[in-house]
Amino acid sequence: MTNAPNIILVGPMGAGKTTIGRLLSQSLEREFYDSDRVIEENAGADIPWIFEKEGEDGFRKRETQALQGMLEEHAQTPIVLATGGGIVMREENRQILGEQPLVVYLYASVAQQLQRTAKSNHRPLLQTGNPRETLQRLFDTRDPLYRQVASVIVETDSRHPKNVAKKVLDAINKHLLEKS
Ligand SMILES: Nc1ncnc2c1ncn2[C@@H]1O[C@H](COP(=O)(O)OP(=O)(O)OP(=O)(O)O)[C@@H](O)[C@H]1O
Ligand SMILES: O=C(O)C1=C[C@@H](O)[C@@H](O)[C@H](O)C1
Ligand SMILES: [Mg+2]
Repeated sequence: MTNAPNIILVGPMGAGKTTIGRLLSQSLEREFYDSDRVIEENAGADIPWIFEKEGEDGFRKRETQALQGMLEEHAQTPIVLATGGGIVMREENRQILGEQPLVVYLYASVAQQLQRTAKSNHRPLLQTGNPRETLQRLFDTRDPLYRQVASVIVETDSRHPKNVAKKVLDAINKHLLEKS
């Protein structure tokens, strides 16, 4: 597992990509990156500000740059990378992700996404009158795209983060064994 390739987590807001990514990086002793944080660091501004000033399109351009930059920078040493929920929206990103050997789709139902995102107001796309409807609409569009780029799918509903991280490691091991 130490020599396994980059582990890239995709999935909707509230799937736990950031939370599980951190746990995986600790247990594998690898560096952890989160594309949302890298975008904020590169921009010197937070995500709500970027959405307000540059729109979603401006944010998506930054997301592609961050993804490419991180993969180039860490081409020699495998990392754990949590992505933003909308990374699969751009064809260019799907192509980049499709070329990566280990992309994990953290699946969460809309009900669970809603519960997990309710406490934060840092997700501009959910600052609407009806976040449940928004999450459902995003899910309908994005679920097939996550599946398209993923090599492994792990269900996260009603599971403690530590339990999800263990399931991810088991699923990755199984996938790598099947491929070898
Ligand atoms: N398996 C889990 N069980 C319970 N709570 C969880 C679980 N996974 C994540 N959470 C909680 O849900 C919230 C959202 O998790 P997190 O930020 O990791 O999601 P994310 O997939 O990175 O979302 P985003 O796409 O918006 O970055 C956090 O408060 C986190 O503690
Ligand atoms: O699902 C999305 O489109 C987003 C998810 C977050 O991770 C951030 O990348 C941003 O809030 C947009
Ligand atoms: Mg996150």
